[in-house]
Amino acid sequence: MNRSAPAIEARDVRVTAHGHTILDGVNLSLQRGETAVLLGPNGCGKTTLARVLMGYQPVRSGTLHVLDKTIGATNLHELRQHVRLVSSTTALGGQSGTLNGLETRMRPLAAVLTGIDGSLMLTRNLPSQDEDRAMHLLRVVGLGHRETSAIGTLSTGEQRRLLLARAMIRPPELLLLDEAAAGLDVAGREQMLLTLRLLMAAGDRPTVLMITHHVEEMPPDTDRVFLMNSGRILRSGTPAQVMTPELLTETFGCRVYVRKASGRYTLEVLPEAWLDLLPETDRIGL
Ligand SMILES: Nc1ncnc2c1ncn2[C@@H]1O[C@H](COP(=O)(O)OP(=O)(O)OP(=O)(O)O)[C@@H](O)[C@H]1O
Repeated sequence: MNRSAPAIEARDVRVTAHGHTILDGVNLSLQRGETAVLLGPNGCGKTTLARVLMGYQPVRSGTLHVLDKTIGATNLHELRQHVRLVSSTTALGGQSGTLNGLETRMRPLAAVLTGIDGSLMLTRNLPSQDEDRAMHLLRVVGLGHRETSAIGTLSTGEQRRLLLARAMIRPPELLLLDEAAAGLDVAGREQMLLTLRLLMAAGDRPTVLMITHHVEEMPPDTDRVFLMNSGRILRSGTPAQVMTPELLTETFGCRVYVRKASGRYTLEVLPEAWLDLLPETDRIGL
């Protein structure tokens, strides 16, 4: 693999499903080693982009390179050894009773070990060093004490941290986090972000693309932000370049102020934005 090539290079990527255009000419370039955030409103195509990057959904036109391999013309099984996706979708692929496809009766240690082959079940005996590393990671993500619990009994926050440990058992070159903090309360979100930082600090740091619609989830060390809207990348740049009220108002289609404190961003919705969202005939009394 050419390590100087970008981790992701998308040129005019179009994706359609059932006659609908979902990605409408996505252009995106993410350099290796960067931590990037893809921000955009519900339904703008973020999850579709993550699925396309994993090769789960086909590209209709344009070119997409992931770790210097061309999606649509590469061995996906081989590529997925180097790319991991952690998703907030409990049952990926629609199976009930699964956690990102993992059987919910599985124990945490086994679940983390499946990350070695990126499989859904443990299909071979693994050396004791792998078990030691899996145990270590479980402790790092705060689950050392839940060794004997079925993963389906873990709380949402614990499950998300378990999936992070699974993704990092063989540190990938590219880590995709799709709404990884969705459904978590404020402490759960912070614990998840802290866990991510701890895992990153441990060396073998992957390129990270964090997908979210909450600016509060942006880590303070974010190198690049991609603003997405209606199936396209509206703007990309450093947080200082793109985290402006004008660009975020355009991205989310709602008038906002941007605040920054301790390296973290929050959005404040202006009261007039509520009126903007209502048809004039429904504004009586407001
Ligand atoms: N298989 C499909 N067939 C038709 N439309 C689809 C299909 N998959 C996704 N869409 C539509 O494409 C759009 C983008 O969906 P996607 O899930 O990628 O958005 P998103 O930005 O991840 O949204 P959210 O933040 O709500 O998860 C949505 O309008 C969705 O309804």
